Amino acid sequence: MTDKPGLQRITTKRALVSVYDKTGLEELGRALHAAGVEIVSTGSTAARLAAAGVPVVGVEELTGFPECLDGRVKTLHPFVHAGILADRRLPDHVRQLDELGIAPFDLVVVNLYPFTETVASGASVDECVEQIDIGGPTMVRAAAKNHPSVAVVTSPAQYDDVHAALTAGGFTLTERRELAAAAFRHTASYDVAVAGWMTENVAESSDDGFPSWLGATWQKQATLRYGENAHQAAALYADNQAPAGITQAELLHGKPMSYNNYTDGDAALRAAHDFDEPCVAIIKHANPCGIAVGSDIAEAHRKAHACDPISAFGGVIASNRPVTVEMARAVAEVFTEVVIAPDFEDGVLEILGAKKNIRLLRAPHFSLGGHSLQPISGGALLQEADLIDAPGDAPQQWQLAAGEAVDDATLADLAFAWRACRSVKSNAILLASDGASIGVGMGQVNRVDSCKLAVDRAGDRASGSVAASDAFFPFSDGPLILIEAGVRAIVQPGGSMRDAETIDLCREHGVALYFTGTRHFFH
Ligand SMILES: NC(=O)c1ncn([C@@H]2O[C@H](COP(=O)(O)O)[C@@H](O)[C@H]2O)c1NC=O
Repeated sequence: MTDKPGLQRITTKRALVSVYDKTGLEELGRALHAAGVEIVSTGSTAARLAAAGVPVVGVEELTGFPECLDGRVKTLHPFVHAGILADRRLPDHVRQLDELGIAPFDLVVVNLYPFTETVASGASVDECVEQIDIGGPTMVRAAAKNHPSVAVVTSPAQYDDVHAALTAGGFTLTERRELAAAAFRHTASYDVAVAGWMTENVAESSDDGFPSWLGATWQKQATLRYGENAHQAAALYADNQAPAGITQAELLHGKPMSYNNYTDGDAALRAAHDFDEPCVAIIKHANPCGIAVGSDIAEAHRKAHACDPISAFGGVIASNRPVTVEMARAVAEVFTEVVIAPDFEDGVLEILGAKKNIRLLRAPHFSLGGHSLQPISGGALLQEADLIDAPGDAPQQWQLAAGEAVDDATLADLAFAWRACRSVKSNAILLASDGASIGVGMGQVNRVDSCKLAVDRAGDRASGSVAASDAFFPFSDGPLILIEAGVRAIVQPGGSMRDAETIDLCREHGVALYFTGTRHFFH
């Protein structure tokens, strides 16, 4: 016995075991039995233990009450819950247990019905409801509350800890506190999943299609070296319910990802995966300094890099196809912070892995869509993700507002520019040629400056190129800059009070002007 309270152990004499996931159950049962622990267990958990030769007391024997209502009531009984909840530091609780003839539990091992997995399988509402575990969380929460007297385990991943504790003579108080906190996190996440699903799928939906309540739980993944700047501490968290993205990507080579690597990497993934054809996006400070499609990923990278080789230095690259040896050789020529791809072909890791300072990230799962949540002070904004299939996005739906209809190749370039433009922070102007950006003007507080930037970056290449603007031109001054630089076709939403001025300007210069009717601001 130690004087330090945190190190005080409770010898495990009696355990309650009720698990849906039976991984590692037999080994656990044998170890508990070998340590002289009495095991009380439910239905099929007890059957599995008994079949493995582990003596168990069925919970019905303990309660004198049969499991009923298709398993909805198994452990919901005072003989179970008084045994879990008695605080044995209190003589009165100990006395009451004695009087009631109830033996206390030292260990509760429970894992819950697979509610999230059942929902993901597309099961019916009734089937999902049936997988909402009631008795399990009740035991888990009771044991977690009573951690001064009980240890609680909610996952087979923790069984190694049980084995170690049995050897050591029981869990210490410090360990029981950690287990209790983990158990409450587990039931909280479970309830958030149930409440979110209920709100959206079972309860009456709200008129506007947005849930009346939003819940999320976040699991810490890593402490980052620092945040956006060196004086800011930072950490990475995964949203327990969101589909996999950059947070779950696997670092195959290089130093741990930095905060800015994550934000730029996310922007790069979104930009590259916006295209069906092989696409590479090179991102700096959340904006593309090059984005291109190609017949293969090496060509897409070559074209994306050529857009702005100066800015591409130290960039974050995402490709929507596995990186090939040909692309890797080109990437190796330039200082690059991160390359993110669904995979890396044979030989690529040898080429890029030779570079100490590059990070290689495998992100096999990424999909655009769903909703985006933007934290703001005191709350958050929830909106549908901006997808290109908004009305008016397809070139066939565009309205030719000035000039002659363009040929197919030019229309394809306009369609590329229109799609690529929405990965650029507003006000966004993107000049394109041959499926590649050649000049990008981003993040300016007026559209003229974005035009100047795009044209300036494109240089001579602006001549004969096409341009996209993420929102309408309020004046014809921006288009004039583009036209004077040699842009021969422009796509923009239209809808300004002064559209006529831009239309007249384009007519005068023989420039094709298309209106999409749809805007793609991105902030
Ligand atoms: N209703 C109850 O009293 C109850 N008690 C335990 N359970 C769950 O039943 C499962 C184990 O049952 P079995 O041993 O029959 O496979 C566990 O996931 C446990 O969380 C219950 N089930 C659901 O609520």
